[in-house]
Amino acid sequence: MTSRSGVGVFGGSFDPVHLGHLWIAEAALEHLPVDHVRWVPAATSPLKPAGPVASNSQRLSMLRLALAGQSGHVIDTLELDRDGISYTVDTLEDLRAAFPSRPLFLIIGADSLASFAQWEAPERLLQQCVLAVVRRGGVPSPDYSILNRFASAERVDQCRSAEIMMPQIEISSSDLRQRISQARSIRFRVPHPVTAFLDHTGLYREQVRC
Ligand SMILES: Nc1ncnc2c1ncn2[C@@H]1O[C@H](COP(=O)(O)OP(=O)(O)OP(=O)(O)O)[C@@H](O)[C@H]1O
Ligand SMILES: O=C(O)c1ccc[n+]([C@@H]2O[C@H](COP(=O)([O-])O)[C@@H](O)[C@H]2O)c1
Repeated sequence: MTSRSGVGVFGGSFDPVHLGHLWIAEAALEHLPVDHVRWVPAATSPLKPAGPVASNSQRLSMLRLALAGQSGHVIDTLELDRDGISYTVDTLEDLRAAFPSRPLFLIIGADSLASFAQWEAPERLLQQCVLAVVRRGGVPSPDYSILNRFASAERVDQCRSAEIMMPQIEISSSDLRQRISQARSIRFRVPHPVTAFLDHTGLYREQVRC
């Protein structure tokens, strides 16, 4: 196996994609032994049952605009194609079948690690992948002890070693949706082609659910 034999998996609602997401994925590509990061837009994230505001095709269009021509970044529509609630364990089992001998690294924010016990089938999930937790600069190390009941000590150590350091970037999709609905600027928070798409479609202008 080469040192870049793994696959990075980055799931999210991307409602809309923003520069924080791009920084995470690029930091993962730099830090992890992977040759690419697969961006996996969720149909409906299990802990956000109200579903995204933008449609599947709008979120996919924005991701394509954000990542066009960027080597090492691949969009995978398997959760959109499956539709319904996007359980990550199902996605990882599908990716395991597609990449039988390659280590899988699931890239998640530290806030997602904190809610990990509420995820579907955490033991099965940790059999398929190493978690690569994004640690924000200036914030204490994430609490990995939450994983002890779901995985071997060896797997928990692998997760600790895969931690990704990143500067703190205070951008979130919910803040962007709110800004747009209040006609405030989102300039420099999303890639320019995505801003143009948002301007053109009027997406998020009317919505009240931020
Ligand atoms: N600015 C950021 N810094 C670090 N991690 C982030 C940042 N924004 C999003 N993430 C992480 O990226 C993953 C996908 O995020 P998601 O698509 O839900 O965007 P979000 O900005 O968190 O959305 P929302 O504000 O609607 O909850 C999650 O694991 C989330 O923790
Ligand atoms: O599988 C689960 O139970 C599960 C629970 C919460 C979040 N996730 C995944 O984590 C990613 C980020 O989720 P969110 O809610 O922060 O948008 C996204 O790919 C979700 O499908 C998955």
